[in-house]
Amino acid sequence: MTGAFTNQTVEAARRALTARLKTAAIDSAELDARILIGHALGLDLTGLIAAAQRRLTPDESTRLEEFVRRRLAGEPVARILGEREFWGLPLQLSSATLVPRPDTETVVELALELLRAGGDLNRPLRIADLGTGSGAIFLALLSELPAAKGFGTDISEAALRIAAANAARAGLSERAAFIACNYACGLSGPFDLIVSNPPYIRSADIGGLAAEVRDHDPRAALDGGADGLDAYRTLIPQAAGLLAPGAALIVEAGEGQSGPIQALMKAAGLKAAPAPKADLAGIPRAVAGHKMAR
Ligand SMILES: C[S@@+](CC[C@H](N)C(=O)[O-])C[C@H]1O[C@@H](n2cnc3c(N)ncnc32)[C@H](O)[C@@H]1O
Repeated sequence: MTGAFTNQTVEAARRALTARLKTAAIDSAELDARILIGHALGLDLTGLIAAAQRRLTPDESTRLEEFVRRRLAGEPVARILGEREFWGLPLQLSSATLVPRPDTETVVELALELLRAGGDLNRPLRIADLGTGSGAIFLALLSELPAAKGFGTDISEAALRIAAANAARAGLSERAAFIACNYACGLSGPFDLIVSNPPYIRSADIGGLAAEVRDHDPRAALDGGADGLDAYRTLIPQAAGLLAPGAALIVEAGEGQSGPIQALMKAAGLKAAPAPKADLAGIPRAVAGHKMAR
């Protein structure tokens, strides 16, 4: 079978594809078209520019048609590619893992700021990431903290297999262990840092999410219970019992959740400080609580 893009130049295929995605009201049509053509041809953006006038083979056209079909059916580009970059690390994804979001880098930024305030980033540190998914936050931190070691936990063994593969790809396996458990339930302290981006969407709101999220991110990565705070109620007291004196728990918060999360931290004996760190949209995104020094 000859695909619709066969014999078109790369440039013409890019324009035709952009138009098809725009017709389907996909906001990021131009970017998506470039990424999908690059993926079908095995070229990065520079390679695509250099190859603008070369013609697509039947195989490339068929591959591209399949990617377009999936995109038009609402599948996010990251899922079609099977990977997403986070903190500069290419992370493999599967149906068991959330696509890591840029907002979550706020948690990494705050963690590094707080650790830097407490001393040299090269010191040996023991860290944990609860609900690690693809390993995004955990591996980003290990990549910045050369003597840190720790644990990524998740309720999903399938997600942990992906996280372990991502650790291997980043050359971080020797410092990363993965445990299937209910947040911190399988861990023993003390830790110098605990981070978590748990599920925090109110159950009743899940049906109204964009189809790309609702139909493609795993439910276990989204559903935070009736008020969205179930996971925090479990993991904050667990983490409070595992932190070293002076160490911090940093969690990602959904919009409007930073106040209730700080209240849960206070109830668990943590001191909420500093003020939550906002993401690029100005939403308080990373919330920290410190274990009081003895
Ligand atoms: C919002 S996703 C975050 C994934 C990753 N940390 C990130 O930031 O991209 C939440 C993760 O928590 C995991 N999870 C859900 N319930 C859990 C539980 N009871 N114990 C441990 N992990 C859980 C999900 O499987 C999912 O991987």
